[in-house]
Amino acid sequence: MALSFAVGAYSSPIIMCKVANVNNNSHMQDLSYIKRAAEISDKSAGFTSPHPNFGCVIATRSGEVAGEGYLYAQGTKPAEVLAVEAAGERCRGATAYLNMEPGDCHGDHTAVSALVQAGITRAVVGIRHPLQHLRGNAIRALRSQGLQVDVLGEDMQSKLVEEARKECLLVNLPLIYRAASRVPFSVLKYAMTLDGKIAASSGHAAWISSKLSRNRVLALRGRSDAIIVGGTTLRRDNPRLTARHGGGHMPIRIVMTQTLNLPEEANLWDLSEVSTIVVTQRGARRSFQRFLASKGVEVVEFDILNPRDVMEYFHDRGYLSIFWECGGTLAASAISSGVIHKVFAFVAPKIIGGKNAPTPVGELGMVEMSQALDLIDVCFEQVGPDMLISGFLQPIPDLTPTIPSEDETFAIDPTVDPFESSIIFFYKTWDPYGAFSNFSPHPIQMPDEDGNYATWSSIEHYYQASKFIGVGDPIAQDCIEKIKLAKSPEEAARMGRLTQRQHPNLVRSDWESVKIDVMYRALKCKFSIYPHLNSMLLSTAGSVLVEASPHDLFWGGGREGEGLNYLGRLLMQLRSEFLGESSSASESTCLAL
Ligand SMILES: NC(=O)C1=CN([C@@H]2O[C@H](COP(=O)(O)OP(=O)(O)OC[C@H]3O[C@@H](n4cnc5c(N)ncnc54)[C@H](OP(=O)(O)O)[C@@H]3O)[C@@H](O)[C@H]2O)C=CC1
Ligand SMILES: Nc1c(N[C@@H]2O[C@H](COP(=O)(O)O)[C@@H](O)[C@H]2O)[nH]c(=O)[nH]c1=O
Repeated sequence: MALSFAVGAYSSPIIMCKVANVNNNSHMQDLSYIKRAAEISDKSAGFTSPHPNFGCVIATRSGEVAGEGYLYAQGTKPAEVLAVEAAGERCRGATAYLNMEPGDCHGDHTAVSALVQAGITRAVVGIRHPLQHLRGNAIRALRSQGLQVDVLGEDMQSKLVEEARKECLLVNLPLIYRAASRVPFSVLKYAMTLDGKIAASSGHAAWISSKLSRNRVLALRGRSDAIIVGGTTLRRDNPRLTARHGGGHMPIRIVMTQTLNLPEEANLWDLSEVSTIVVTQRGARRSFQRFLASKGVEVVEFDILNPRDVMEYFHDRGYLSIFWECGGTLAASAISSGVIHKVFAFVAPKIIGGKNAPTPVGELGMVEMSQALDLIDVCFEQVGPDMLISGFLQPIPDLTPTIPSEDETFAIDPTVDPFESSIIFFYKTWDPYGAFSNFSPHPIQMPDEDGNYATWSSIEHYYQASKFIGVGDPIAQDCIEKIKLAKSPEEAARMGRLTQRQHPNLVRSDWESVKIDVMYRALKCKFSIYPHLNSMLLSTAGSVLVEASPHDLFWGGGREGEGLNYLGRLLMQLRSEFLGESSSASESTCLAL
């Protein structure tokens, strides 16, 4: 489950606030130094394995730069420590500018301690840490040590602030997309002729783009963890897929092949500079798998080879960013699976023609122009004779934990600060907060239409049966009884959903308008009659609660934060009511939801 994303993070109206009382010069200085921190944070890109980019600029009270530092590689000295060392005594009373909230890689808050001990009195932070477990920790720690901490977009807002914030987002895009989508940040790159071909009809493609463009590609490769091609590109081009010549970081090479029908002689089997991983269909050409293993090439089998499963696999292996240099067949499959975030298209002023010449993206199943995917934040750049067009296929995720939205959060539960809160996910009953699930084995007692109380084995039993309560049909009555006797919440859910689908006429006509209230009352009962559940709920005060169901987009948060999370909302509302933080108005809010 990912966090919630507000689409069009940059299109919302900019509110001017809190800057009015700040001297304009110092405000402009803040923005210029935060941009500098973002700029230097990117300095190691292409030289070390990709990692979060951290930069720190320390400026004295009079506005002079006293020291700078950037993280060279993971496991090396934090940017803040380097900047403090460079600034020395001039840190006293100075301001530290950080493009991103520090993480805590060493487990001892090295970056925070360095700033505090050096005597820094103020920090300006570009963006909070995108990773949920680190988010907000360093900012809280700095504030608790008495530093003033201003976060762009939270404590400082203006159009210029938003521009500076975007620069901070851009230098850490891979980490941000990865945190939000649970797959590595993926860039699809191709070179095509002016008539839209990535090779001649014969398959020959060397070269479409100019030397200058291809050098740019080498640098782009160096910013990635891995480069992917499909089986046909390997068979046709026999590529090397190495990055910048003469040093620098080398990305791993990945070949995606269903058939494993690949040649024994291939540049990618030469592992002298960097290794290659072949991902394939389970059971494909076992003898060739043995051959690859003898060469040192790793083979990973998938039950069903598709770009999403492959990307989730590489996410779990820790990959941050992937560069796709495949042909149109695999590119179409990757775009359809929703794993491509950004596109780099080099367009060469050449025409090759050819009815069957390959094109950059194969079949997407679209039939009307209205279905075309629009790129976001498009950039045009001339590279030698070619034009480089780049843009995003998915908006930059807004990692503010706003489930529900930032504005709604306070209304639902005043204990939750949308910027400071952590998110507690629950789903399966064996999860740490599994008792919040409607499938948890906690019977409830609910009144029927005549006010007589009946016991239901779980909230799920009661909720599913409620769909058919009050309907005059005896089959509906029978269905209620069967759901009530269901041996497990799963069975109750299955029966309720199936009957609703097959016999929609048996569902009470006002179900859509009452279902939230039905759930609210059931939850209120559950969390009132079990003291330990009540304590567990209250112990989460200040956190956003999200039901991590990847399928249920109404009660759950969805796979990528696209769900409405009504179960989480109701639990937060109840928590707030139990804590006495909201008046009886909350109950009417619930009824009105
Ligand atoms: N100008 C440019 O930028 C580029 C040009 N090219 C050119 O493109 C041509 C090759 O294009 P194309 O055939 O599209 O090559 P691809 O790189 O897209 O390879 C397609 C192959 O990828 C493998 N594959 C594995 N999983 C999947 C999946 N889920 N969906 C789709 N394919 C999968 C299959 O390999 P298998 O058959 O082994 O099972 C499939 O046949 C060549 O002429 C090459 O020169 C290629 C890359 C860039
Ligand atoms: N033809 C073509 C590209 N093709 C891509 O480059 C790969 C070859 O990489 P290498 O062996 O490392 O030089 C090839 O397999 C394909 O993925 N790229 C471009 O920038 N411009 C071009 O005109």
